[in-house]
Amino acid sequence: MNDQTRPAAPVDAELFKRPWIFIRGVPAMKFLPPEGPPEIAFAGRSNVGKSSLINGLVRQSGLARTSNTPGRTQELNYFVPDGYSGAAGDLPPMALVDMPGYGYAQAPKEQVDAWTRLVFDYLRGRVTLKRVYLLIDSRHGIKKNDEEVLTLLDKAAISYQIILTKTDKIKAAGVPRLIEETLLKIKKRAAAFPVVLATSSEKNEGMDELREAIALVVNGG
Ligand SMILES: Nc1nc2c(ncn2[C@@H]2O[C@H](COP(=O)(O)OP(=O)(O)OP(=O)(O)O)[C@@H](O)[C@H]2O)c(=O)[nH]1
Ligand SMILES: [Mg+2]
Repeated sequence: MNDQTRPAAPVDAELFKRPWIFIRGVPAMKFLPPEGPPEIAFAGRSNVGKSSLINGLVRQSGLARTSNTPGRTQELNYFVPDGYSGAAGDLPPMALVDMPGYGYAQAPKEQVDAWTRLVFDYLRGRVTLKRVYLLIDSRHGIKKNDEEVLTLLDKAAISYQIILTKTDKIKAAGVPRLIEETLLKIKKRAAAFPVVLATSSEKNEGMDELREAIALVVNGG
């Protein structure tokens, strides 16, 4: 360890109380930062609530841009805790990666193809990607294009966990049943972490469980 090197902050739920910053938007694989800190990515259909969930996690409502209109996030957006120069020896302890959504048919085909390629290439090929959170809208459940992403992750042996979003939009009594149904659907999938998280960014629910789950993954648990 030289003078410029300091140990990274431990990754625990406290890390999410610190300010987080946007460091880079990646429109294509060649613009990815060098592989360094562990990355946790948020994937899912357009409008499922990926960017809102990241804001909820770090308690900063305007950090990741959100929108009512699907197709808001168009690059792989990197967020890290503030206070690290990014130089060797002073890297942040982890990064959160907000991804463009898939399955948005209204955008021009070329754009949709480019996003889809970027999402799939990143998921398949990123060595420092430690876990993918695959977001599923509580009202819609797992769709065909979600299944394709799950299959890709199983084949690439990338650990993933399902997060149900927008639970405030369904009856509270329906949530446990939806969790059970979702668990049944992923039971035979090799890379699926066998716990389904239920969240509402709107009502700030499920965030502590998610923070703890992320800390465990980053710490190698
Ligand atoms: N009711 C409710 N609405 C939510 C929740 N999370 C997100 N939304 C709304 O859903 C819409 C889409 O949210 P985003 O976070 O932009 O979704 P996204 O998955 O990042 O979308 P793209 O970047 O377009 O793929 C916005 O209008 C949000 O306010 C939630 O927990 N409850
Ligand atoms: Mg988004």
